[in-house]
Amino acid sequence: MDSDFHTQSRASQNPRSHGINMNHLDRDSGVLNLNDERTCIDVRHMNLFYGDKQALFDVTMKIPQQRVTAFIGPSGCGKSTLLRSFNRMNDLVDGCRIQGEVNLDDQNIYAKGVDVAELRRRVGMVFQKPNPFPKSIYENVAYGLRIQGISKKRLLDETVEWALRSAALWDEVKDRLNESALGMSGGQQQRLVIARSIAVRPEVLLLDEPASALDPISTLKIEELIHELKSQFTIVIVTHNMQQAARVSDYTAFMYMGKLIEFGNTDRLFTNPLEKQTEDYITGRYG
Ligand SMILES: Nc1ncnc2c1ncn2[C@@H]1O[C@H](COP(=O)(O)OP(=O)(O)OP(=O)(O)O)[C@@H](O)[C@H]1O
Repeated sequence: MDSDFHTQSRASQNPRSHGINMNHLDRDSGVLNLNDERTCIDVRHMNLFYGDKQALFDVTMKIPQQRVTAFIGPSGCGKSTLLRSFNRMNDLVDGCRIQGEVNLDDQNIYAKGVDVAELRRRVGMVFQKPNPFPKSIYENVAYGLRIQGISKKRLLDETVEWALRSAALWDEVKDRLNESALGMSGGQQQRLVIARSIAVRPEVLLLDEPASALDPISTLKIEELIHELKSQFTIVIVTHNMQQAARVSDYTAFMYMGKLIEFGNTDRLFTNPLEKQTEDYITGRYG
């Protein structure tokens, strides 16, 4: 287990931690400031509608590069909708309409002519329930590379190994790469799905409740993995679990009824929320 989990809880030192254990995996995160960050995704005045129903209201935010950003808020507040708008997954929903801009490296991903398949390579996504393909462990990870037309065995082998190592899975599976991924445990399957996502070297990884279907040990492994991966990728995670947001994220966005209420340094948001609605949520008054 990571030794950071054994350090004395900042919750016990800080009377304003609202019962949230502020034992962050990265102790430097407390000094981070959004204004000093390079922007990866720049969301400008985004409204999103499912048919007549508006699900997001005038969301403006800058997701920082190579950091972990968590979206928290009560059920139905729009966390997944906002996350899915970052790689146009909502395009798959009939009647979904978007106003405003989502810029990835200064290019509006909703502009005409954007190659959505390429966008989804650049912005990978992992869902709540692990969804490995009914193929071997190796072929799961190689899948996106083969779609890109890569067939050189050496390059495939190297990339599969790199992705599995990056997903902290290599040692567990290196002797059974040709076995079915469906025989793995749930936690291993979720790390495999993460390996599959990073094999195509995206810039951003979107994680929608990635650990909520997993046991506590597997959850811990995913959280440690998120911490490792942020040196290479920008990570955005939706979580129902405030302790998890406090542990893994550098920045937290609190949403309520389709609006972004507050966005800032995770330690600051949990210890000293600026908005009453944020405070009510993190102190368990609703949600
Ligand atoms: N495909 C859809 N069609 C119509 N309405 C939808 C669709 N998906 C989500 N919504 C609605 O949009 C709003 C935001 O939903 P969303 O799933 O983004 O919230 P959430 O904060 O992620 O919720 P949860 O924590 O329960 O997953 C909700 O009112 C939901 O009912």
